[in-house]
Amino acid sequence: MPTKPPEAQSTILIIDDSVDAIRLLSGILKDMGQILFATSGAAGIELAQQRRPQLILLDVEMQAMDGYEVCRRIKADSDMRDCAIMFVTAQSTMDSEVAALEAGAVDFLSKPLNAPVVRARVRTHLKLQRATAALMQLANKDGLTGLFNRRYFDEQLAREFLRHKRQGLPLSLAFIDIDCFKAYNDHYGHQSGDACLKRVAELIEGATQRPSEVVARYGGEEFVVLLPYTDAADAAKYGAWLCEQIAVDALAHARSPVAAHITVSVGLTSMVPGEANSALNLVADADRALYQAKSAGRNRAVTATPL
Ligand SMILES: Nc1nc2c(ncn2[C@@H]2O[C@H](COP(=O)(O)OP(=O)(O)OP(=O)(O)O)[C@@H](O)[C@H]2O)c(=O)[nH]1
Repeated sequence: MPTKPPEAQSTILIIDDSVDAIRLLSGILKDMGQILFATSGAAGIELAQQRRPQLILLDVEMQAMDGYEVCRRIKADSDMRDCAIMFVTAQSTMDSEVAALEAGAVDFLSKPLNAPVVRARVRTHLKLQRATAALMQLANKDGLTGLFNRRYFDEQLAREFLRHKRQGLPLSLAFIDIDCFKAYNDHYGHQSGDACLKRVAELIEGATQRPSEVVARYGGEEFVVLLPYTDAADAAKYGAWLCEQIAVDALAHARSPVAAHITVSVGLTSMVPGEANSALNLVADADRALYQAKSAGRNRAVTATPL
């Protein structure tokens, strides 16, 4: 079966209050991706939130909410701001072009539309979008384990904290640290230490099933898992399950005073984000619980108790 060209795997959203204009643009772009459309700014924003298109073609002159406002709202939303927006308008003055670019658009198409020009520009922006997404992917990953890195985790933590605060729902965090890893490195060598980190990363990912959960390498032999919409009881179950999964893998650790194999300690915390707490509290509490798990003998999960 012939594979689709990369641009055909993209999603393009057309927002225009004229059905004829949508029909015309859809016809021009029909083989360039999955085409979605909305006939108002509000409906377009909702669809963009749900489907996260790579590119939005946005009419400037619409009733109720004009294209500039739609563009500003999309660019102000951290979940949608990465999508590229091209304005489509009958105005072709320098001022309107500047206003479009200042609102956050990447390009500007003037009516009447010239099909080959529209296709060429859409192709260019889809290509740029793919390149940017690939770079972002690299910038967010840890080179050794392939897990997300600390930078990405910090961003997600801030985002989820705000989301859970708005919704008044519990967010949990697990800090995971390999026990006596210095002794492992000293005994087996640094390369085996690296292989061990990769294996533990795989096991944590394998034990972390929900797509919204974020598994990251926090640094050194420390990992972190963000558990959205999870209360303290479920977080504690997850922590115990994780310790078990690592222990049953039984990767030999001849110098561990805890067991004959690799084990981990897990610190957990859970809170409903509000005015009185912050994402930093969540991290500090999980870290404190991890310290308690280490002090209590390692190879266990401990949930932070309120100070
Ligand atoms: N091989 C390898 N080792 C690393 C890496 N990053 C950190 N380490 C090692 O991880 C070890 C961490 O040691 P410690 O912080 O003393 O912790 P520990 O020996 O696990 O002791 P506890 O956490 O108290 O159980 C150090 O020896 C670091 O050199 C890495 O990327 N690869």
